[in-house]
Amino acid sequence: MMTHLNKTAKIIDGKVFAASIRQQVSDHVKLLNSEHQIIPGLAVVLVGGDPASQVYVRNKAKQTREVGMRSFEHKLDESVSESTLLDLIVKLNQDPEVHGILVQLPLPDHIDSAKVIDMIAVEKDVDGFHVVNVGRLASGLDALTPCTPLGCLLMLKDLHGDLSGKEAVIVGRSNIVGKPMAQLLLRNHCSVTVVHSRSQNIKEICQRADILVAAVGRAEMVKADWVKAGATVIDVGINRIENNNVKPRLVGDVDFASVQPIAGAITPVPGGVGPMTIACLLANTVTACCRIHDLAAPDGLGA
Ligand SMILES: NC(=O)C1=CN([C@@H]2O[C@H](COP(=O)(O)OP(=O)(O)OC[C@H]3O[C@@H](n4cnc5c(N)ncnc54)[C@H](OP(=O)(O)O)[C@@H]3O)[C@@H](O)[C@H]2O)C=CC1
Ligand SMILES: Nc1nc(=O)c2c([nH]1)NC[C@@H]1CN(c3ccc(C(=O)N[C@@H](CCC(=O)O)C(=O)O)cc3)C=[N+]21
Ligand SMILES: [Mg+2]
Repeated sequence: MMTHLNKTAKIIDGKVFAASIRQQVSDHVKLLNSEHQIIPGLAVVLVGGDPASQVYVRNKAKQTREVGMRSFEHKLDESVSESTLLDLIVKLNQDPEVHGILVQLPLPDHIDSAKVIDMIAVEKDVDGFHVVNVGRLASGLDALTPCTPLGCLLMLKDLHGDLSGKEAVIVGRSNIVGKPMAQLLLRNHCSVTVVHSRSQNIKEICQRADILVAAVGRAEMVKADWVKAGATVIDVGINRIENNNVKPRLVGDVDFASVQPIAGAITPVPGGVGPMTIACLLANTVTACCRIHDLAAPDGLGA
């Protein structure tokens, strides 16, 4: 590692970390195949043609195949009826080649996403969004755990080891990121504060954090004077800054340039949390496959 005279935060390399997780997934897939003739399969359902979602779905499918798993992609028209989508979920639930099901969110307004998620078989819910998995996580039981917070937790544990007693502040309370992140940090013995759009004194609350997780969806909202010196900053945000004709620029929810000199460690956007999310999706698919077949799941890839 390089040392600098002027203090600059360590940049956490999510790409390298994600590659090491994919390697572990790939090793376990080989084992399942050679010892049990099982190939884990992941089905991804995309409704509509949102360009960003199409990129994610393509990346997921490619990486799924690269680790030796089967990938099933289902692209449905924006106007698809809720009942057609629910019928597809039932088919995937029954398909023995499918061990993981992910329905890309958000869904169009005419579809009730809670209804769709709750139709997914609990043991195939690799996003960890089904109420049973949410409840199991909150109750401290084995659960399929949402991929983005799981990726954040794995990076934090790699960096810090034991997280006991750390002050964690999460900006954002969505079901996808903020809430499950809070559960995972609580489970790992942090003191957890969650702030959101109705919170007061957000800046002052953030200043207390040893671990600051930003999952807001507001470009560069977290500024240098929100961050305690030496804090670990995890930037979940993916914001596309449109630029006439030119390729859109991706920025996080953290003002990286100004925060980096203050923080002890920080994740970049792109190349931080995003690649970890996909790696954890693959890990969850192997875990789901092992549980469905009553086999030992890989070590060290859970919460
Ligand atoms: N890297 C990755 O793998 C992933 C990245 N993302 C990105 O992370 C970001 C958050 O995603 P997601 O959780 O789904 O977003 P949501 O829009 O579902 O939730 C945003 C949260 O931020 C809160 N919020 C909004 N504005 C403010 C504000 N001004 N001050 C304080 N809190 C505020 C909202 O509060 P309230 O509840 O009161 O509305 C809400 O709780 C997005 O940029 C998304 O693209 C998401 C998933 C995965
Ligand atoms: N059911 C469901 N599960 C999800 O996990 C889910 C979802 N719906 N809807 C959308 C959000 C967003 N999300 C991302 C995944 C990977 C990157 C990612 O790989 N990002 C790259 C950059 C990719 C790019 O260039 O656009 C990076 O940060 O380096 C980003 C965002 C998962 N989500
Ligand atoms: Mg909806």
